[in-house]
Amino acid sequence: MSMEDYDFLFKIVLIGNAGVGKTCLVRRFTQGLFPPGQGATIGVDFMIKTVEINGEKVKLQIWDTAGQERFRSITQSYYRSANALILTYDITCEESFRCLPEWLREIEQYASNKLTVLGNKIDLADKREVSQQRAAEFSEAQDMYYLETSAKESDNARQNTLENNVSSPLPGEGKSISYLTCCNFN
Ligand SMILES: Nc1nc2c(ncn2[C@@H]2O[C@H](COP(=O)(O)OP(=O)(O)OP(=O)(O)O)[C@@H](O)[C@H]2O)c(=O)[nH]1
Repeated sequence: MSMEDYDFLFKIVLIGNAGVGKTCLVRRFTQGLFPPGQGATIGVDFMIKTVEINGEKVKLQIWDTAGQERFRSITQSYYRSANALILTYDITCEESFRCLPEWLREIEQYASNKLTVLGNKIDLADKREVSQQRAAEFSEAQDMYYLETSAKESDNARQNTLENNVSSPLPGEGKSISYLTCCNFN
């Protein structure tokens, strides 16, 4: 085991319109909870979670960016070094899905990164505005992974290889480290 206590470090960045649930998804994954009264993200936050995959310790640095346009110049600087970018939309909000091509243009220069399209809020099935088929077709055409989830109900939050390997947060993990947030609106 290395001194850093991990074998791999992956940086994952969530992007997408304001209100689609990026902060809630990160909190669900790293802390196992659905935060009440989540305020808008100001700038960028990150949280850490270490998982074990095939006996290797993988440290995930998950960056939660602000969806609001006025923070775009700040959030842009975080795309470059990302190992994976997650384009998030809200299945109950057509507008958030229609903005995905715009988000793709935003990250165009970093296209070598793995891209995943994530439809959130599937617990609100009766309010769905974007069909699974439409989202799947869009993602496939762009050669991106696609999945749907709910930060609230925790569906698909632990998936595939991570399923049996998700450890509970280690001491000091699952704590939000705020950047550029001198005023905390939460
Ligand atoms: N029903 C439901 N509501 C959700 C879910 N995820 C997030 N929300 C709600 O959606 C709202 C926005 O969630 P946030 O996590 O703050 O959204 P965000 O994408 O981080 O927004 P910005 O920080 O402004 O970019 C909050 O009121 C959440 O409670 C979900 O899976 N289901």
